[in-house]
Amino acid sequence: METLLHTYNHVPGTSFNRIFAFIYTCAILALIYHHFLTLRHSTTIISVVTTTSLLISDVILAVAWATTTSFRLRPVLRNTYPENFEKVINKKDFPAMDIFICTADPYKEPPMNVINTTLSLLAYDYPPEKMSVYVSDDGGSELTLFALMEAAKFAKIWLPFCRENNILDRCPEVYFSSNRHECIELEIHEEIKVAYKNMKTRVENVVERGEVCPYYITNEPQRQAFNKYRTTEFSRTNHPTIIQVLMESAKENDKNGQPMPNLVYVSREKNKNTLHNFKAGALNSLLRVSSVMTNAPIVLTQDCDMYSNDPQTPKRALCFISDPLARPKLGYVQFPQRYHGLNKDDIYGGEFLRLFVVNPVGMSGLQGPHYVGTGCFFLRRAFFGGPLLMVPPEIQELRPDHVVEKPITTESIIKLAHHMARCDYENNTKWGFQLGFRYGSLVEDYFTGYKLQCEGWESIFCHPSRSAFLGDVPISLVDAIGQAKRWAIGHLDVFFSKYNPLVFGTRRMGFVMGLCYAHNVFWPIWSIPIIIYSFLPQIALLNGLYIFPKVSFFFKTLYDIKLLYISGFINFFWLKVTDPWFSLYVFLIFGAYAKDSYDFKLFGSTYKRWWNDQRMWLIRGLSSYLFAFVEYTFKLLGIATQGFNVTSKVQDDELSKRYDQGLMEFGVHSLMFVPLTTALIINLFALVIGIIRMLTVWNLEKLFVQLFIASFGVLNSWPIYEAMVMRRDRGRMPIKTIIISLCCASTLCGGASFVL
Ligand SMILES: O=c1ccn([C@@H]2O[C@H](COP(=O)(O)OP(=O)(O)O[C@H]3O[C@H](CO)[C@@H](O)[C@H](O)[C@H]3O)[C@@H](O)[C@H]2O)c(=O)[nH]1
Ligand SMILES: [Mn+2]
Repeated sequence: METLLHTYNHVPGTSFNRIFAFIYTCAILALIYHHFLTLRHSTTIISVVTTTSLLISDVILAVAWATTTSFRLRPVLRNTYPENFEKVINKKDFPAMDIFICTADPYKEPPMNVINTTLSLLAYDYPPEKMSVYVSDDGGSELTLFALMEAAKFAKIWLPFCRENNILDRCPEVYFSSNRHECIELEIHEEIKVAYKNMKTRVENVVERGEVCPYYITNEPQRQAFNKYRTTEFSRTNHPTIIQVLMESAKENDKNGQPMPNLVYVSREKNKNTLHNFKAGALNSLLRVSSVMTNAPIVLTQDCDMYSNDPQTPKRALCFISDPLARPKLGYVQFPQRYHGLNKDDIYGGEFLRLFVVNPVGMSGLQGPHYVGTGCFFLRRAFFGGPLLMVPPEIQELRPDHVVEKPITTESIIKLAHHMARCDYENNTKWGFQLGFRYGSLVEDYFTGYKLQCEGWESIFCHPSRSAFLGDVPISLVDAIGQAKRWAIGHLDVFFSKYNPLVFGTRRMGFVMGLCYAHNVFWPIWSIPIIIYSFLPQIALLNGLYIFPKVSFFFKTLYDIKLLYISGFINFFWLKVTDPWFSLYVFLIFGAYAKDSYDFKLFGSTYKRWWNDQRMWLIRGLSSYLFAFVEYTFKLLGIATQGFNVTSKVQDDELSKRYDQGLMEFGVHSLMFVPLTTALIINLFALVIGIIRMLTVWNLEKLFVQLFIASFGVLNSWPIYEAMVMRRDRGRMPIKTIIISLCCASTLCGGASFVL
């Protein structure tokens, strides 16, 4: 549906995608048939085992491919026209908006970053009296509270400054470190810059000391607030609820007499014996606290590491939300996660272009994209049951249609808000299951979006050319694969639950949407084919075992065509071409890679980034996904439980420098590096032995595919070989990792030569 506020267009090449999908499906079926044929004719146990392994791998890869293809069947791009918004909707009818920001650890998520995000959102180009920003502090830290108090003071000059000068970069740190301020009066610019610098010094000072020194506490209410953190039993995992209203719209104005938005700090109650459900738990607390305080119909969720990069964003979201024709059952509008500070070729594939852009665009033509945890405008109503049947909350004040009439600092409201953030509040309620953000998976974002869509809510993906939000990326390999491991564990939670998208999702949302959601939960399963293809062909090659079809060169086929006239079609097809299955392999491998790289290019990325991305896919298969499996099994057995390990956002200068140079960072030993390094050693070894064998025996025909896989492995891992042997900087691979991996590689090869 197109209106004054938004339009859409189909992504070019969709018809080609569909034809290609059909041909590729036939090719996959032929391959599976081939494996079955080989299996039937297998005479030795070894051959049965290798063929079965290849069969399992290829079936999993086929499912992965099918789920990827589901995003290519009806991709849609949408445009918004926020400049028309005020023409269509009267300013006084703009809906109120509650903005949630989550932070969890002042040492991994520096308070200075948190307040930069907060300020960028407070400065939205939206009526301030309609906005309330709630910051959830799961770290329970006075450092974060102090930073936010400072931000509240600074906001009073920052907001009018942005408005008057029509600033685009409303995240102060970004604004002051860029040089896009030519047309701003120098004196005013300098004045604000000094205020920002002073604030930064104070906040960083306090963080460095680890406490707010008395010197910075200037009045009694502040003293009382900080005293709450200073009881003997207070710790981040054990403390009462702390709620501080830092700015109250009804009472505070900026220097021009414009009202300020509300700013509320919330640190929910924590208790060592209660489950807190990580971020989903924090967001549910905020949902309830905000319900009793402001209860805005629109809720934006935001991670503290993602600042706003475009002040028009709320209006863009409202272009859809305020238009009843856009989607009748609209539950949320999702903006993509985009990042600042990626190195040129994005060595860790941190952009996650497929996850955050290509796939949501693909779901746009269906019921809409998944929720990615940040940059998402929800209709509050979506958290209270499906569009047709509301699930009522326990008390009247939590209903999405409840109107708050009292100011947020009224005693009764504050008291109720404290009650809402208690850690036992959710006992015997439907929170986390039928109400609010959903529990049960470490990827609460994916799971919540999925459950909402299963209930019948639809969503919209809004991808403007200027990114709406920009976030931090992990800049070391261990952080990157650690993050992917957490996600993979979360996906396994869903895979092995009764909500598996292939079963539950396809029934609730239709086959293609179910497949789209299944794509993510298959991530960890991909480790199976990746591991098999990283070790099996190479070890087989080392032992002179050839497990793939023989090469059939094209010129040989041409030659055979001449024979066609002599010996007849059947004879040609079955007898003369060396092995037609070889051509099938060529088509499957190159077809998948070519399509994938084309998609990357289509969405504005580069071939180099694509190359790094596919490498990371293989690395994750050998580290994150594999370890996710192991840890998930431990969890099932009750040996250990996984927490939400917050990704570090602290910038180490030396590390950042290496990252900017595009070097892969290993640095300290991690068990997660071992399977990867072992695979690299075996691949290199197989390549060398393969070449020697090729030159001495000259039987390229048989070993070609295995040699190709080993050389692909070696070529792909070049930066890691560099980190192993050639680099001398602190980010090189630790000797310990290399030695352990060498031991593993020799044990594997030795063991195999014994068996084969
Ligand atoms: O107990 C917790 C743990 C985390 N967080 C917050 O959750 C956010 C995301 O954490 P981060 O360490 O940055 O994880 P990422 O892997 O970068 O986050 C991605 O993946 C998460 C799911 O694993 C989603 O929640 C995020 O929105 C998505 O950006 C941050 O704001 C944290 O402060 C909490 O509030 N409480
Ligand atoms: Mn993050």
